[in-house]
Amino acid sequence: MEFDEWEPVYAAILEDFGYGRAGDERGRDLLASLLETSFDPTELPIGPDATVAIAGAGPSLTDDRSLERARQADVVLAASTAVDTLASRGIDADCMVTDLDKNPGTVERLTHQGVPVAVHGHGDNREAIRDVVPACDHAYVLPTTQAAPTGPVRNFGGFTDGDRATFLADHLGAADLIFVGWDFDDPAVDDAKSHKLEWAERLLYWLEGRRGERFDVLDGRRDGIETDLLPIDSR
Ligand SMILES: Nc1ncnc2c1ncn2[C@@H]1O[C@H](COP(=O)(O)OP(=O)(O)OP(=O)(O)O)[C@@H](O)[C@H]1O
Ligand SMILES: Nc1nc2c(c(=O)[nH]1)N=C(CO)CN2
Repeated sequence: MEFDEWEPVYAAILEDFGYGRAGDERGRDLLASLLETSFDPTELPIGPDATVAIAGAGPSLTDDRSLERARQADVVLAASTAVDTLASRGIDADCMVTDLDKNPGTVERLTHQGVPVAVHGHGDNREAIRDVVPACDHAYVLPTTQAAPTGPVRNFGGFTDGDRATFLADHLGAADLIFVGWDFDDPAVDDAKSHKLEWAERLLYWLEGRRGERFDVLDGRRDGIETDLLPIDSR
C-alpha cells in the first residue's frame, strides 16, 4: 500500500485516538536517526507462492490448532509477544513486528540472530526507541512509521503490531494470509487495548476487501464492524 491510500485512514485513526501527527513524525525521525543501515523487506521469503501466517498475541495462539496452522505455513510473521509464545513451542518466526512496548530483549536478540524485526516508531514510544534500537543489529531492523515514509522508514499500512504485519505480507505479495492468535473479544484486555483491537479488525476488513478475499478471522464478525470510521468505500 502506498501512503496516499493509507493517509485518509491514518487521519481517522489520529482523530479517533487523539494522537498528533507531529509526535508520530518525531518517532519516525528518531528511529531513522539511530539507524546505520536497515533490513530490505524484499529479502523476506514472501511472494506469490507463500502462505503467510500472521500471529497475534491473543490467548488462542497456544491452541493446538493455531500452533499446527503456524507450523504448516511457509512464513510466520509474529506480532510482539507472539514471537516468544511461538518460540517456546518450537516455532521460529521469520519476522517480528513490534512497537517495542513489551519484550525489548527479544527484539535485540532476534536482530543479532539475523531474524528481521519491523520496528515501529510513533509518538508514544520514543523512549523505547532510544533504549532498544542502539542495541540491535541494524542490518535486521526494518523501520516503519504510520506517518509519511521518509528515508529508510517505510509505511506499508496498518496500526497495531498484528495488522501491520498483515499489511507487510500483503505489500510483499503474499499468496495467502492465515491468522492465528487473534482474539478480538478477549476479556483480558483493557479498554485502551480493546479500542486498538477494534481498529485492527476494521483494518483487516479493509484489506480483505482490497484483496478480494475473506479472512477467516473475520467470519461471523463483519456485520458488527463499524465501517463509517473508514473514510473509504469498503462495503
Ligand atoms: N486478544 C489479543 N490480545 C493482544 N493482541 C492481540 C489480540 N488479538 C489480536 N492481537 C494482535 O496481536 C498483536 C500483539 O499483541 P501484544 O499485546 O503482544 O502487543 P502490543 O505490543 O501491546 O500491541 P500493540 O502495541 O500493537 O497494541 C496486537 O497488536 C494485535 O494486532
Ligand atoms: N501515536 C501512537 N501511535 C500508535 C500507538 C500509540 O500508543 N500512540 N500504539 C500503537 C499500537 O499499540 C500503534 N500506533
